[in-house]
Amino acid sequence: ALQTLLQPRLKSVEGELCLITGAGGALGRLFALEFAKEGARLVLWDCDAAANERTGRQARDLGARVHAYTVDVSRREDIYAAAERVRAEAGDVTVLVNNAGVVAGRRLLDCPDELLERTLLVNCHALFWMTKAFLPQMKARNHGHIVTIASALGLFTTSCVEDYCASKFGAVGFHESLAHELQAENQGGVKTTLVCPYIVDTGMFAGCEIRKELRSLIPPLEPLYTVQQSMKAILGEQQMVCIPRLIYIPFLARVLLPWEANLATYRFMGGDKCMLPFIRRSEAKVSST
Ligand SMILES: NC(=O)C1=CN([C@@H]2O[C@H](COP(=O)(O)OP(=O)(O)OC[C@H]3O[C@@H](n4cnc5c(N)ncnc54)[C@H](OP(=O)(O)O)[C@@H]3O)[C@@H](O)[C@H]2O)C=CC1
Ligand SMILES: CC1=C(/C=C/C(C)=C/C=C/C(C)=C/C=O)C(C)(C)CCC1
Repeated sequence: ALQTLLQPRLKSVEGELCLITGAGGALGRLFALEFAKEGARLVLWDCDAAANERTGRQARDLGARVHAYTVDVSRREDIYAAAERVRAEAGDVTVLVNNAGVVAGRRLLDCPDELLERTLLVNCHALFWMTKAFLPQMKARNHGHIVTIASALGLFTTSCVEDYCASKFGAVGFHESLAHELQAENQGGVKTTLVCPYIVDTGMFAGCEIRKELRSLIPPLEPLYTVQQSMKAILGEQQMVCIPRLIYIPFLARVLLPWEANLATYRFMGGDKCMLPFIRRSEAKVSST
């Protein structure tokens, strides 16, 4: 009985039109399948047509109605053009999951400028254009939900991922300002949820690791677990979620403790150089192609 009291009520998304960006990727695919199981109609966007179609087929197998579009969300005009098609072919989007994301994976000083810019375009600027394209219809009905898949690295930082941290701090700032705006305008029917996961075992950050002895304390997250925890937060209409909850500690420490104290903790936990093996791996990939 206590369990049911403590468990927040989860809303139904049956019949809602749910758009997921980066739906061909690891988390995007799992989001699509979870929303399919909940009875939502899906609009899937990805720049990788084949991966997106694969997600579409799996979701259809679960009985979902699916509209798949090949869209590069780093291009504003492509977003607006695809949004027009979605409105004409599928109707008004009521749940928007901004999930597409990239990272340069190179040292700042060795990284081509375009690669750094792309991270900001996909992880941050796209949020403006997606919201401008789909929020008006949500506001008109005072009904909808905008989900931002940010990152723990939108709440605190580490070395060698300047592009990514800048973009995810941007995403967090964007999301919070939008949430305030909807509240200030009494648009309480349009919900917002910010998702901030720690490393997820999807390959995106392959090689990233903290001090060996501590890895079992905070292991990389399973993709399915990450999406299930996110779904609980979304359907529970929670404003924000850190996955795992332990991530609230470095988030709070960042603002509560002096820089030197955080630096000492980073060094002790191997948080200072956790990206180096990841960078080395992705640079090796670049030089072998
Ligand atoms: N993995 C992790 O450790 C963590 C990930 N996150 C965030 O979760 C989200 C999903 O990541 P994850 O599933 O791991 O990564 P994936 O790389 O598996 O998925 C990302 C998807 O987005 C697509 N995508 C990239 N750029 C564009 C673009 N310009 N237009 C359209 N689609 C695009 C990718 O396509 P393509 O493959 O062709 O590039 C890919 O299908 C991201 O926002 C990421 O930042 C947050 C915390 C931790
Ligand atoms: C910095 C730091 C840590 C490591 C964080 C890491 C490794 C985060 C990786 C996040 C990723 C890959 C996010 C992707 O979006 C600890 C040890 C938790 C605590 C001390 C500070």
